[in-house]
Amino acid sequence: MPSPAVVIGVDSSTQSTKAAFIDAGTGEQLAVGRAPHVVTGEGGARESDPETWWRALGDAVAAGLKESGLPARAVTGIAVAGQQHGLVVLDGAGRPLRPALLWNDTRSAPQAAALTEEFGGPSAWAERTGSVPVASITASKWRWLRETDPANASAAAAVRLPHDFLTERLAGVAATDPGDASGSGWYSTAGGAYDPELLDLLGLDAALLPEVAPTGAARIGSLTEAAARALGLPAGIAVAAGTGDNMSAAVGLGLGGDGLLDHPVLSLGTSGTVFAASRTRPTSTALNGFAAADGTYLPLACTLNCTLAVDKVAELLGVDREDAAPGGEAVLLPYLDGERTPDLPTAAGLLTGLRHDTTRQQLLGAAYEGAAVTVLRALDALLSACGLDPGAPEVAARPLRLIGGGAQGRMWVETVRRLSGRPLVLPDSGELVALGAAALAAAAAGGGDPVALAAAWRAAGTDRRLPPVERDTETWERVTSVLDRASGPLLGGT
Ligand SMILES: Nc1ncnc2c1ncn2[C@@H]1O[C@H](COP(=O)(O)OP(=O)(O)O)[C@@H](O)[C@H]1O
Ligand SMILES: O=C(CO)[C@@H](O)[C@H](O)COP(=O)(O)O
Repeated sequence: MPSPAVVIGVDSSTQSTKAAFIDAGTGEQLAVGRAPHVVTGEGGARESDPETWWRALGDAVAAGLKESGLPARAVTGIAVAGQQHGLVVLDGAGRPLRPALLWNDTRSAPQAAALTEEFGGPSAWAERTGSVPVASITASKWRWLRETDPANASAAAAVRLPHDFLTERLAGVAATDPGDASGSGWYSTAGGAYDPELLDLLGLDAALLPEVAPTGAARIGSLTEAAARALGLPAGIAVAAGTGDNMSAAVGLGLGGDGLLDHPVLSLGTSGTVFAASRTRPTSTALNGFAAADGTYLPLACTLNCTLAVDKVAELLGVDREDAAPGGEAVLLPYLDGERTPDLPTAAGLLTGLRHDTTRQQLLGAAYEGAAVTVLRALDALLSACGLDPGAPEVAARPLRLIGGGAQGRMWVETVRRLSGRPLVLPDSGELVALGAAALAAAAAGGGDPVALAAAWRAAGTDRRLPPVERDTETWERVTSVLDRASGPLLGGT
């Protein structure tokens, strides 16, 4: 039997690379290769060497090829979806000048505040770019680099986001897409292009940046001979522009601008993200109004402390991550990395309500509750900013799609179900970011609309649907009351 035409969707996220091998005709996941990343840094620093992402991509592709048993010649296209916002600076030969600053590096918080002020305040930024600078936004990181490491900032021959860096390694072409570009802070969602006024403010030469391809589906080039040798794939196969990981998850779900407000998404990874979609350009200061990969928009809110923070608490307590109980009186805000939503970049974790009879299982449960309430509050704020009343019965009853590594965990699912009171949908495709990237690759290789393609791939699937349980408002109120009272000086706010 001839081999199916196969595409590879790559998810280069904070903790690892996943390479999904997908049958381009049916959407069947044939194999997933994985390889870990290394994140370093103390205090607010979070860095990774971009060369390790490139090596992890090679390792993940090799592992996927082996698992699938397919001949490499079956592969017809590849696309990369990457963790958003990271700042990669390269020399003239495309080599990293220094480790990349990651999205969850909070050292650039003072630069974010200064930039917000200098450009006329939060509304001016949201109107132009869709987002108000916080430490995560790449523009804040570039300002930090210029102030803190001026030698490498002035030596930069190219400035990239993580997914553009990898795409360029594949195709030898400097290209990005509007989705990931919209998280940089120097791309105007109003104008659909890099913003000269913002580039001026940042002292960033547009010549250092990649071209913005029309959408993430565009074929921006072909796999070079060098990349083909490094990955063991055929030279000349299609390389798509790719996109940011959250935009790619939206594609993987087969949801474009019309579908997502009815079915908001909660991603449980290192970051907790909530996103919906909109055909209207978001300009609220309360969220990130990113561009989506299909020409629509992706209103999104993101927390810094989700699965990794809860795993750290489990490790400190010496219990398995699934061995948790509801927190009882204990409230634990696991803001181990500072926090982005709410904007508390210098916050640390906070524990209250400890008693003699508090168990380790309750403490771990309290960490799940603290992380879950934080991201579910961000969901309410996002729905409000999109013109919906999150408390209205019709809106509160909308199902929430749970994705990301944490969605594999029983405790995460139970905690989100109990604290949201919403019906949950657990998509049957585990690796939605990689699946979205595979749809972008398939469209680049064979034409068609990636969102429609992914929707067709997923049509035969059987998503798990969980009916709502009564909302645990007592815990919600206990956690939010601690958060509201502590958000001032105790958590580093004003
Ligand atoms: N079976 C599981 N149960 C609970 N959590 C899980 C499980 N598998 C993975 N995870 C969580 O998923 C996280 C990784 O998710 P992922 O979405 O890949 O993260 P990222 O995109 O930030 O790299 C880990 O921090 C881990 O806590
Ligand atoms: O900063 C954001 C979104 O704005 C994060 O969602 C990053 O895109 C990293 O995602 P994960 O690696 O945690 O999935």
